[in-house]
Amino acid sequence: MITLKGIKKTYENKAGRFEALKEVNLAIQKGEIFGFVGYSGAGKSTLLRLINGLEHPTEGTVELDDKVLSELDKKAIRKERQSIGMIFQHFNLLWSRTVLENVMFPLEIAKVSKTERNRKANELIQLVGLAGKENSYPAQLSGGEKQRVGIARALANDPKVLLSDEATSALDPQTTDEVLDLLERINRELDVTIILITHEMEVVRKICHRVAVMDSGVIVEAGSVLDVFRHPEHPVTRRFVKQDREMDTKETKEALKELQTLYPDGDIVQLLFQGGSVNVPIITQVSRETGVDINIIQGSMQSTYEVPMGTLVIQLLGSREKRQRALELFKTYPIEVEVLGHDE
Ligand SMILES: Nc1ncnc2c1ncn2[C@@H]1O[C@H](COP(=O)(O)OP(=O)(O)OP(=O)(O)O)[C@@H](O)[C@H]1O
Repeated sequence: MITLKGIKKTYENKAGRFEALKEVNLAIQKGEIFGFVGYSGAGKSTLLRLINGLEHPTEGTVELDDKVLSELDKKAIRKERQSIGMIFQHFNLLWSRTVLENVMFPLEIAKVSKTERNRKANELIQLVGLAGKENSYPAQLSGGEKQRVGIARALANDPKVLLSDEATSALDPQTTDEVLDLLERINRELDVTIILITHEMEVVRKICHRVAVMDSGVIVEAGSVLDVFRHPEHPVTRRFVKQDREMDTKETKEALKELQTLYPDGDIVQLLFQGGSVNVPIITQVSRETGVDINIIQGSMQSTYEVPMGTLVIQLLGSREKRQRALELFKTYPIEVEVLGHDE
């Protein structure tokens, strides 16, 4: 549905030339929730501006369905841009207009009749869960509510694609989850393709189907969210995944050090479970069959679009031989096993 072919974007100003995008090739399918993740300056916003036709690539093409955006005249681009909705980190609402008037605004621009504008805007306000707030002003709303207005407004022209530029970055964790749930429902029920850019891997894990990791103007890794989380290859991806698993937090490191002092003869092992493997009583089976004692240090569950993922950090206690057998036995189950520390 959206094809990026050989995209390069170079900015030139007094300070010189800057290659914001170096070579981007990608195809995003209709109905997908596709995430771009990367640190500040990676080129995510630049890419989004090319996809919505605000800017054109220096080289390469952006195709929306079968149309090459940069080959269209201004009028045709305006028309295409109506099929792309956009939501922003700081909502970009009109502060002197009510919720209803904000949602009606793109319909006014599209010269839709007043009756139809009213009908459509009210329908969208219902959809995003803001019924009763039609006459409120943005300043009277919470961050989550403001973003819901942004989403309703972005959907006013029945877009095929919704672009989200860090739309949850200014929200607290619970409100983030609520907005992500809403985006997922919009994708499912209205069949809107969603492209989101974020620096939060958690957002990608929760709702995206596929992800591209960006660094210094290139895509360094792309694939299904589950694959990328299971086998992050590039160092930048590893950093994002690790951040999300909270395995490099100070507390965990301190806890590991403390446990290694307390149980100098033990192995500290991290198990990563996915989907069905969570149903098997693996810990009990391994302990019973090998005679090792198992301490559970830390456990967490994370949801993804496909299946839940669980992380368990355990300590194996017993003779070296028994622990070795236990590790081998763990590896026969459909889980990932990583030894984080041992007594040698
Ligand atoms: N109009 C411009 N002129 C010159 N340089 C630009 C311009 N727009 C972006 N850049 C540069 O291109 C690089 C990529 O910027 P971009 O905003 O796409 O990154 P990003 O991944 O979205 O990061 P952030 O989350 O901080 O916005 C940055 O180094 C930025 O300074």
